[in-house]
Amino acid sequence: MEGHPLALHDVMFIPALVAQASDEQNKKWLRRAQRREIVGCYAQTELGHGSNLRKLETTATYDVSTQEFVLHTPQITSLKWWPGGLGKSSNYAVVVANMIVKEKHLGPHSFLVQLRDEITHQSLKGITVGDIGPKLSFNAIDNGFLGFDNYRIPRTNLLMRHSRVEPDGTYVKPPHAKINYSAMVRVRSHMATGQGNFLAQALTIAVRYSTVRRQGFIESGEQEVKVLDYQTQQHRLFPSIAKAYAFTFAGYETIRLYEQLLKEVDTGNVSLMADLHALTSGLKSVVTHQTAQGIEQARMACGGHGYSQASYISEIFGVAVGGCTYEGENMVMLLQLARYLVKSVEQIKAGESGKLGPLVAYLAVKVDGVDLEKGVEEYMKAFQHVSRLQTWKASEKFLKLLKSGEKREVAWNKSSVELTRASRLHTRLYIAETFKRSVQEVADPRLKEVLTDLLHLHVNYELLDMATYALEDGFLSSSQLDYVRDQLYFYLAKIRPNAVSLVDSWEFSDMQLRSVLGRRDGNVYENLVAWAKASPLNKTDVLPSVEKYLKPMMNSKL
Ligand SMILES: CCCCCCCCCCC/C=C/C(=O)SCCNC(=O)CCNC(=O)[C@H](O)C(C)(C)COP(=O)(O)OP(=O)(O)OC[C@H]1O[C@@H](n2cnc3c(N)ncnc32)[C@H](O)[C@@H]1OP(=O)(O)O
Ligand SMILES: Cc1cc2nc3c(=O)[nH]c(=O)nc-3n(C[C@H](O)[C@H](O)[C@H](O)COP(=O)(O)OP(=O)(O)OC[C@H]3O[C@@H](n4cnc5c(N)ncnc54)[C@H](O)[C@@H]3O)c2cc1C
Repeated sequence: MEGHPLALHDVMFIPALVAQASDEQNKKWLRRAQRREIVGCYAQTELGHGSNLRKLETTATYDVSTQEFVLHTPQITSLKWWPGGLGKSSNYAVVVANMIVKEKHLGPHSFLVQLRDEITHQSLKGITVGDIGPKLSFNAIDNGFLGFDNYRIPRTNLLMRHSRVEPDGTYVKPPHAKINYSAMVRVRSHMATGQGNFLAQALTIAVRYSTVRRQGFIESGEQEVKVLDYQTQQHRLFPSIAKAYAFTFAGYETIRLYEQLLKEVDTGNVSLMADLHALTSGLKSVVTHQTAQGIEQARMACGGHGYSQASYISEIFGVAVGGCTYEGENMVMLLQLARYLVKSVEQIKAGESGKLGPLVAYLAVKVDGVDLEKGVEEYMKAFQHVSRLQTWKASEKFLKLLKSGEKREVAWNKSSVELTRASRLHTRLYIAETFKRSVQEVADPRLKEVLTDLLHLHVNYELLDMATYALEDGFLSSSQLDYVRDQLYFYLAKIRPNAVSLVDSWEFSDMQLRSVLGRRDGNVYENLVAWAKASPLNKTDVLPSVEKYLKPMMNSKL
């Protein structure tokens, strides 16, 4: 859970080579990387810049006389800072640097760079490398720093699948300006399933424990109840169970799209890039935020024992919440999706709705009202309505500011909170729709029934959560919201008998969960006592600190 020093080798180094190195380059590097003869990482973020890639300070200047690139970090803020596996484990890195050829700044490009000797593992001359120190979590990973002092690499170490520098310094442009960002888009497209998995682990622990823990009464005189029977406990946990499934389904779709994109890009077709970038930017942001919230609620749902490391939920939280920051800070990525939404509104205003992609076509279609009692399709229309409403409002705000003479960037900044709200609503619509489509495709009727219950729970929970938007323009009435509330409580109760099976179906082993509270056999109390007894503080009855500090204090007459 706390990560693996070689994780980034598989998650970003190899994928960056696959997507960005030419076939010829990969003949040399890829097999060696796959066999782990060389170990690599993805070194992009710097001490001074992570979000704004265009301002990366590490330079790669082409020296035509030697046909080499000279890598340099001109000042302290140019040091690479954060890359996982960089500090101690990797001997190579894909380094993202601003490329300068014939004094022309050509923007961020990726280079394969050797950092350490392949035999001794010592850092090479011209390289300064090390670990950045302890973090909130992920402490088994050596996130590192890296500096270059006019460090030379061959021209052919520029990853040249999509763009090239010829020996004489001629630059051949890529088919899309952002094609070098593909390693990030890949991880973002995998994050919904990854985060769904973190959420599922925390929920498995909390739901199992909630059937062991008995406390208080619903009706007096009986045995104390399992805390999972409280409606508040169900409300805390079950919507997140639905989300863990929903995120996984959405993630499967974005992974498929990324794989399709890779194939299309290889044939020179880059038309999917903008759509996938917008989609994964929003999805990554919404899913990481909601996952962190869901895990934290799972911890609190375990009461005092949730706060103990024996629950293991705090560790899961620490790892999962990193996703709000890495692969693009969430606000920054929501604003990337917002650019796409605003452009779509502009297209509609220009009478070009026909050109809209399938995920934003709804922005052009007005719906007057819904009959929620007819079922899930009507909820989808309601989600479309609130997303459309907010997207238009935020876009109009921005466009009005522009028209009033504000500079584009200033108008954008003044509209940005509203724009991020639009991005979230659009993404939540996408998650609900993929959830609905995935459940429709399930063949096994019994499985379909229980997943349909979760889907109903999800859409009612979500609609209630965005009720302000739906009430704002009178799209939903308060009696419709009462119906949504009733449905929500109905599905909480309906899901209760299946709750344990739903989390067990994820099939996490006790070894994976490492949680005393979430044990499959339910023997929580005996094992909590054994766990506590094993604490290092309990190795001796009397600690040395008694002689050293306590006794002098207690014997003091002052
Ligand atoms: C596989 C298993 C996964 C499990 C994971 C577990 C392990 C986790 C380990 C953690 C690893 C972490 C690694 C990292 O964090 S690596 C570093 C990540 N860094 C970032 O994500 C940086 C974020 N910033 C950016 O991506 C860019 O700077 C940003 C996109 C925000 C802006 O880029 P830029 O300034 O160049 O672009 P503009 O804003 O000016 O936009 C110009 C247009 O380009 C479009 N655009 C931008 N990016 C893309 C893209 N990738 N694809 C397509 N199009 C793109 C943008 O939308 C603009 O278009 P319009 O002008 O039409 O609006
Ligand atoms: C666990 C972990 C692993 C990582 N692994 C890697 C790795 O392997 N390789 C790698 O290269 N990097 C890695 N990173 C770095 C990571 O990608 C960056 O930290 C991340 O992209 C955020 O960038 P930043 O740190 O510059 O944040 P900043 O941009 O400094 O964010 C600070 C605040 O400014 C706001 N902000 C910034 N720009 C804007 C804007 N344009 N509009 C509105 N608000 C804005 C943000 O929303 C945020 O609130 C890792 C980070 C973590 C935490």
